[in-house]
Formats: sequence, C-alpha cells, structure tokens
Amino acid sequence: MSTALDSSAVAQAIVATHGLRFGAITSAPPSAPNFSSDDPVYRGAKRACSALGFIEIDAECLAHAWRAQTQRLSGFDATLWPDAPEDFGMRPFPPTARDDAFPPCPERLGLYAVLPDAQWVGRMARAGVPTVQLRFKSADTAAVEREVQAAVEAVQGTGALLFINDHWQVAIAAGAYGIHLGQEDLDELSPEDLARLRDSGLRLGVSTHGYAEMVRADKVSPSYIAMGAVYPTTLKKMATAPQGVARLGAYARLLRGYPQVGIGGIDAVRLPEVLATGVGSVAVVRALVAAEDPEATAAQWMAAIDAAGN
Ligand SMILES: Cc1ncc(COP(=O)(O)OP(=O)(O)O)c(N)n1
Ligand SMILES: Cc1ncsc1CCOP(=O)(O)O
Ligand SMILES: [Mg+2]
Repeated sequence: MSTALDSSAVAQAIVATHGLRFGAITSAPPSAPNFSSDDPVYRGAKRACSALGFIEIDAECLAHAWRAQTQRLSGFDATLWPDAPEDFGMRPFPPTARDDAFPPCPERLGLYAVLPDAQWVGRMARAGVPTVQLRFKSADTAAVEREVQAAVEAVQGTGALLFINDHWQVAIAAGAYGIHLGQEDLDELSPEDLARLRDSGLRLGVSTHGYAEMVRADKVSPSYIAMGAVYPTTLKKMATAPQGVARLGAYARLLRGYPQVGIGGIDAVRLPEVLATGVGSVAVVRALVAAEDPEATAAQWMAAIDAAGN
C-alpha cells in the first residue's frame, strides 16, 4: 500500500494534522538529512517529524513507526500519530509479563520528590510524599555510603518508596526500594552489572528524553520510565530541548504499559497540564526544596494529584 504513496504528500499531511499540537512549523521542509529506507511513508514521515522539531534519532524512530503502522493497518492515515509499541519494534506489552522484567512498582507513583541528601529524604517522607529519591552527587565513596544508608533509615516507618540515583551497588547493599539510572548510567553497565541489578530484586527507573531513548529503555524492561525534561530546568544541564506537554502526552500513550514519571521544570502552574497527559507521577526538585514551606507545598501537590485521579 505504502509504495503507491508520494512522500511529499505524506509529509504535508502529517505536518498539517499535527503541526499545531506540537507547536512547530506548518509546512514540511523539502528534505531531511538522512534516509535509511526508500519507503515513501518512512521518507515523508521523517521529513515531517524533522519539521515538527524532533531530533534526528527521534525523527528516524518515528518514521519507521509510521511505516510499520501503515503496513499493519494496510493504509496510511495521517491522523494516527504512532503509539503502538509493536510499531516501534518493542516487545509485547505489558512489560511486567516478560521473563526479564524488573520488579513492578505502583503504576501511579504520585508526587516524586528528588532530593539532595538524606535529611531532605527523611523530611519529605515524613511529610507523606509517596515516592522519594536520594540524588546525592558525590565521588566520595564513603560519603555516598553514609548518605544512602541514612536515607534508607530515614524512610523507615513512613511508607515512602526510596529510589537511589546513580549509586546502584551502594543501593543494593543498603536495601533501598529501587534505583534510578539515566541513559549514560545504563551505558556504563556491563551485561554482568545489569544481571546483578536484576538479581538484586530492586526496582529500576530509567530516564528518557525522546522516542529513541524510550525504545532503548524498554529493552531492559524497567519498573518505571521517566520522561523529560518537560520544561526548562536549571537543575541539570540537558542535552535535549524541553519536550513540552504535547510530546509528553504522546510518550505517555506509547508507554501506557509502564508506570510513568514526568520530570523537569514542573511547578504549581504547570502541574495541571502535566497531569492531563495521564502520567502517574510528577518528579520535582525545586518545587519542593526551594518552597517556603515544603511540607505545605507537598500536601497541596499531593491533593492536586489525587484530585486529578493520577
Ligand atoms: C525521576 C528521575 N528522572 C530523571 C532523572 C535524571 O537521571 P539522569 O539522567 O541519570 O541524571 P542525574 O540525575 O543522574 O544527573 C532522575 N534523577 N530522576
Ligand atoms: C534530575 C533531572 N532530570 C531531568 S530534569 C531534572 C531536574 C528537575 O529539577 P526541577 O524540578 O527543579 O526542574
Ligand atoms: Mg544518573
């Protein structure tokens, strides 16, 4: 079916249908930098997705998904933005049914406080925040071990689920609930490390910043997938532009088999539109640690998340 299509018409149709939503330009550029297939749907979609502002690896990933969707449905439909895991080459959902899946965590992790030290972890856990992360950036092994152990002790009796950022071996030794790793952290894991992580029984959360990274994250069948940065953030130097809520919504539909976390620049004003994407969790740093009254702010955010049904 797709061989009868003209790639320019495909590109125009996708941009005309989705341009406004993604807040990008209204007509497709004449060409995209690289094509890996002659398929006209792939080529048209790659041009369109580039025009819509997706970076090269994500435009490539999406273009293949548009082609796969067109083949699966025996026809091109510009209104159907790809969101079927199989069209992205992902293994069948739900990921939890896979033999190699990391242990599950709640589908809705709710307010997720990402915190600089164990004292903050204890403070937010006692305030009733359901999910907390120790993001302690230090190369001092003894200090990391102390802080992780203190964080594990700080959440005891509170019911908060504690993820440790980066320091996965220390987290396993200390008996944390889970670990959070970014793409670069995954790059550093050998197959043996990954097996050890899996065997530990700890949950694994993985950061993503677009389609290609979501496909890559899905290969390890983590317990949750974080998506960001949704908005600009001063907390971390990001390699990619802020994703915005339109993309977050599209990502959330693709990853509906996973617990999902939105992160990056989320504040009280933006919270409702983030929740409207359907993500089950919002992760924040500054909204809590820079708040005048972090406990009261946490209570307001938890109420807003509950009220939205997320
Ligand atoms: C919930 C959550 N999402 C994303 C991140 C970022 O992780 P990473 O990309 O590894 O960057 P660092 O936090 O290690 O600087 C996170 N920590 N938590
Ligand atoms: C750690 C991290 N990873 C992606 S954005 C971010 C920081 C989020 O901080 P803030 O909520 O203050 O923007
Ligand atoms: Mg990291």
